[in-house]
Amino acid sequence: MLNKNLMNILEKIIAYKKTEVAEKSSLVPTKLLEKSIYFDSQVVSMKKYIKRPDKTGIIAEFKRKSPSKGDINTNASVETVTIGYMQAGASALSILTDKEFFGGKNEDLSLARKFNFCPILRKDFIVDEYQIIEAKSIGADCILLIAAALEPKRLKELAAFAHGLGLEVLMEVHDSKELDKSLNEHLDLVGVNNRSLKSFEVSLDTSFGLVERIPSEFLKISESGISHPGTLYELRKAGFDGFLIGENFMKSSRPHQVALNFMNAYRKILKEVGLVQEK
Ligand SMILES: O=P(O)(O)OC[C@@H](O)[C@@H](O)c1c[nH]c2ccccc12
Repeated sequence: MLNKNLMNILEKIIAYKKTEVAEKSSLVPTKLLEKSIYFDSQVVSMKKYIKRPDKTGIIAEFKRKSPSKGDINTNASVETVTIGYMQAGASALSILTDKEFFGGKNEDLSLARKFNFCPILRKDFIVDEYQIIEAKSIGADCILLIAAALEPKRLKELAAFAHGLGLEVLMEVHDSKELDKSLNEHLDLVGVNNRSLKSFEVSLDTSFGLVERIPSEFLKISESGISHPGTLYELRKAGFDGFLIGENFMKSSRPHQVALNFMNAYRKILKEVGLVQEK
């Protein structure tokens, strides 16, 4: 029984999202969302920031809880943590906006937007154009599309829609089948999730095994389960441009401090091997 529940978590989330979107869109029409001050503002490019030589390539995530880990940090301040992440040398922020399963909210992203000039990824389960308009209206620069949750044709439509609003798109895959069938020209970054959203199992081998299959026009991001600076160096050597890290920082009562120590240790490794990171 337990196993069956775990197997179905992604399906559960997606089913929930569909009802959530139906409810929200009847309460707050897109016309209203389009009135947001963020609707006309310029997107900060995640693609550019990931490649900046004065940054670490880390997309630092603000995550209060998750279905796989339960409560991670329910008291953290968006303002303190996100400013600290960026000062430590992160290239971008990822903000969970799903409330039901991850304890996030749209206001978390808007608050991060208010205090930081950097690319912000809206981390949620997108199944509808409404959520993309909403992402833009709360101040996001980039959206996540999960290959395991969308038919390739639908994923491509949503990616094209996001591009139409000027947003960048990170597509997440977990295996070569998902990757091969879902690649399309409306993606900017391809993320390999080391954690299966179906079984919660985490293995960095997922990243090492898939990196060479990702075409060179997309930036390559390794996601989840990263807890050592040395791993970043290995992933970078293998061809990854960016690294999405959440729990390893958020599980501390001072996530920004852990992030700073982590990034300093990473810069030290780069220096030792002659790859100097500008500060
Ligand atoms: O906390 P971690 O293991 O460092 O992982 C961060 C991020 O990759 C993870 O939160 C994530 C990756 N893909 C997702 C999709 C939805 C929700 C969350 C995620």
